[in-house]
Amino acid sequence: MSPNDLDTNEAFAYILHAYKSKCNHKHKPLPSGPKGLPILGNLLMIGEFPHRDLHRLSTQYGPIFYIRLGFIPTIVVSTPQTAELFLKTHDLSFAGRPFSSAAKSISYDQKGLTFATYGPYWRNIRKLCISKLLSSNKVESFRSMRSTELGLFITSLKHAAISREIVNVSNKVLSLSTDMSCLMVFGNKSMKSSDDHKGFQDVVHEGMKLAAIFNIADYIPYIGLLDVQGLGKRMKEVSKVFDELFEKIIDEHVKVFDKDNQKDFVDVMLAFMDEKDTDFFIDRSNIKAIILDMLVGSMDTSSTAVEWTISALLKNPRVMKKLQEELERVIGLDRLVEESDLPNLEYLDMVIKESMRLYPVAPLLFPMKQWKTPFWAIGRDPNSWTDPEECIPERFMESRIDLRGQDFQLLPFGSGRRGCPGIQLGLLAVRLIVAQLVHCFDWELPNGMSPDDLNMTEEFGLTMP
Ligand code: HEM
Repeated sequence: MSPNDLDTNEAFAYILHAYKSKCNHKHKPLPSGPKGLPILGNLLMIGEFPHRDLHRLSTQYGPIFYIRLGFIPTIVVSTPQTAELFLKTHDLSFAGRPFSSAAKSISYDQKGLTFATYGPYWRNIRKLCISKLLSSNKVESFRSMRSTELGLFITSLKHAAISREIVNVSNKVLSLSTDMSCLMVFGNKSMKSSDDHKGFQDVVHEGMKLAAIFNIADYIPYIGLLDVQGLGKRMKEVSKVFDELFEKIIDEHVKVFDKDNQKDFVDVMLAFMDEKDTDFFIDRSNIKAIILDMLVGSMDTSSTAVEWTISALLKNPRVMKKLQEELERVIGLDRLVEESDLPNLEYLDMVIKESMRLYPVAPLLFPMKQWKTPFWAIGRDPNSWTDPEECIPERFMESRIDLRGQDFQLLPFGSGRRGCPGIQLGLLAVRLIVAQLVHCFDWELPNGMSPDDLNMTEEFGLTMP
């Protein structure tokens, strides 16, 4: 019997068995999949867009198949039903992150939440992040900062609009998102990296790229020392820039630290630093790793999601017009959108869901130990979605499908134990910025470009701009 003859649950049990068997008796079979080369396995089948390559392979080998990436055996799941098996039914077995040279080098030996191996340390810092940094109260405490920054952003765009200047909205939104993140994490938005030639955003971007690239050294460890792709050198450079910056931030905070007046995330973490009588025993290196998590988690993700949504709206003028009408009806034309308006903007909610279905910010979810899911493919699965390639926000009108990880056909924030802890803040930022942009301006493409000519091809990374 081949795995293709099994139904999904049986197939899953079969995979678990196959893994166990692999450890105990080397010769038991694994699920089917493409034949690999000696040593390299199937690495050469993964190109510039791994989520598309894995999707293509899934159309050939089915919803669960096996590939070997160098020496790393990997199961690929590509339907909502198979993803649920890994993210819910058996999530405990699959909540680990794989070893990654980038995480080791840049994320302080995997001390950050994002790349920490699953276990007590990860549980503690996840609890710290959820209960002390990303709780509803904490997110709410930065409301006026968000409002001020958004106001400045809209004013600068208004000036550009009055003088009919062409604006690179992606850069502007990324700057807004960076400013909001830096203010929330360390209370200062003008902090630049110590590297003269690169802005902080560029360094973060480079770090995320390095974390996402298929690094041959992670799959064929013997050649790691040769650094054939030159990634090791780039990682060292990026981690040096981050470390100098974070050291400086912590030093400055320590000098004026007041336990009773905690202004930003670094203050909150300093209150626990080297405190033995707490659940959250963290030292300086843990704090630096979490600063990085919070900055990377909030900067690029939200701005990328905004960029995709505005692009989708430009490509679909009908949807843009309908959203503008909702904003006009609910808010009127005399004031800016406020956070308290968001629960009343139902069509906006559907637009964001649709944009995140078609253009998930993390198209492969994050790297997971032993398995991968090209979420990008799940969002376009013809068995789950009617006209999957079309942008139709109305599909969510009568539907209870949500973004929070309970519905496995729509997982832009992941699901289960490793699901995104910043979902509340991320969604809030994306909704607010998109609403404000669509409410305040009429949008058009430059130089008379037609919506059909808008290039929606992605560039692969941990997030997908
Ligand atoms: C639109 C905004 C956002 C999107 C689309 C997004 C998406 C994701 C995804 C897909 C994952 C991986 C889930 C998995 O592996 O199953 C993740 C994890 C994570 N996100 Fe977000 N995220 C966003 C905003 C944020 C924000 C604002 C923060 C924090 C300030 C954040 C911090 C994190 C962290 C720390 C993890 C790793 C969690 C762990 O491994 O335990 N994210 N996010």
